[in-house]
Amino acid sequence: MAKTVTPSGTTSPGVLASLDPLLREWLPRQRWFAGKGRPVTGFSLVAGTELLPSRSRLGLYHLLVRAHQPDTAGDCYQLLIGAREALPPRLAPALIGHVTDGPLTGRTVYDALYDARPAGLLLEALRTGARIGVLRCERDFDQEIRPGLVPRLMTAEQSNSSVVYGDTFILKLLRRVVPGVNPDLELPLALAREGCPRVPAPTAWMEGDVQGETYVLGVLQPYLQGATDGWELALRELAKGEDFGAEARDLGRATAEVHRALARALPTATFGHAQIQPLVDGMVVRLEAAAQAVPTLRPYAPALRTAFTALAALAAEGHTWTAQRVHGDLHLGQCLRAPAGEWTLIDFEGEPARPLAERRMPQPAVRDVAGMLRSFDYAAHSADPPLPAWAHGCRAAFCSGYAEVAGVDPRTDPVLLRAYETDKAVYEVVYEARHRPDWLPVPLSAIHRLAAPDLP
Ligand SMILES: Nc1ncnc2c1ncn2[C@@H]1O[C@H](COP(=O)(O)OP(=O)(O)O)[C@@H](O)[C@H]1O
Ligand SMILES: O=P(O)(O)O[C@H]1O[C@H](CO)[C@@H](O[C@H]2O[C@H](CO)[C@@H](O)[C@H](O)[C@H]2O)[C@H](O)[C@H]1O
Repeated sequence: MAKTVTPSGTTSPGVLASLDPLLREWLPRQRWFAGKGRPVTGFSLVAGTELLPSRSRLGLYHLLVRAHQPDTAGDCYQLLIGAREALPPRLAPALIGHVTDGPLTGRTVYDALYDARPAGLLLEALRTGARIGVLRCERDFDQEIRPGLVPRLMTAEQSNSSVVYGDTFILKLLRRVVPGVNPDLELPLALAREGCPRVPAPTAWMEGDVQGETYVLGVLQPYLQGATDGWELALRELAKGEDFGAEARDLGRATAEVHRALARALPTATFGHAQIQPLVDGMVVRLEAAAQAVPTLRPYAPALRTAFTALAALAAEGHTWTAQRVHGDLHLGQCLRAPAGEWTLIDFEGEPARPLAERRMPQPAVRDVAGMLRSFDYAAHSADPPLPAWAHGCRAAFCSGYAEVAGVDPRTDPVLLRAYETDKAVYEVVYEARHRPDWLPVPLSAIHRLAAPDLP
């Protein structure tokens, strides 16, 4: 089914002008669109590549498009646009609209990731290491990619878009893209070089070279068939009233294995007062912004701030910490458990809203531990009634497992742990207020506890 990709060339800005009114409606409705709440006032073409000519039955464009919005520079999005005379019913969910102006007049355009042929062409480009327009595909030739694997777009709630090929590979196409080294490719490649089996090794990847800058656009990796994510698994065990201690302990071990491999593979640093103070300043600024945005947080702010100032005080006394590359956004949903029981960590993008340079900085590894501890708390507090003892058991088991491999128990540094947990809980309050207001009580219950750490 997949055909060899033939380079067609650069797409003219006229194509984007044709799409403009339709994209203004469609783009803000996409789950992965990061600029919700502000109107899109226009687009500019960062790069465009015609993958199949518009004159053919199926026209296909790869576009990097900057969406202009008031008060921002505007984010750049990766789009794969198909153009047909009419859409078959199976592609109805992919519809963008009917073009009435410009070079695509009369055509129906749609998100081509839903379509087997364009998705197949992407795999073929990755398999053959194709270069088409600004697009450059690279691959690990030690891993075999069979041609013609059947694609299916994943329907899970996610920040990007993923296509599974024949239950063998999964391609994550990054949607909001920025130039520079992307940790979602950088860290799995570094871990693969270290021989760390806890992270799927990238099989192939697609980059865009645009005006002297490189954008990571997609990463293909082995698909872990039959794996269940940690969040689903935790909720399932909770519903059955079952203990999750053994799984949490294994997860702690897996996390420490990944941390150890990252510390071997990439530079580490020692953090003293000079590095901790700006980190603490960032936490304080985020707390203040969160208290502005979510009024229920305000009464807790002074007590929460003590978690941060205590860390700064420890640093001022001369305490130092080891910093290294970390996952940066670790929670149960980023952990997949294979049917045989072993855990794998995915999605090393970090918090997408933070600048790339910040996401790539070495940090104390406890940051990831704090993310996981928050996640156990989330699971326990989304049960009805909440089961804090269940979370307590998981948190302890995770830390014990972590200590077995890392040689250091995160609980022996309670000031650092509390600061990172508080920072994460504050982030979650804002996240839930914006995305899932019904969930706000979950991080708020943690805020209540973190603001009064000495209460039982
Ligand atoms: N290697 C893999 N094997 C099986 N499923 C995967 C794999 N990688 C990701 N997934 C599934 O795809 C979902 C989205 O992947 P993720 O990397 O978290 O994307 P996003 O950054 O868009 O959230 C995950 O929650 C998981 O269910
Ligand atoms: O999925 P993303 O990596 O984009 O992360 C965002 O969404 C998460 C929810 O889907 C959110 O995670 C929070 O809720 C989880 C349960 O749904 C819980 O396991 C996490 O611990 C909690 O932080 C995450 O914060 C947000 O960045």
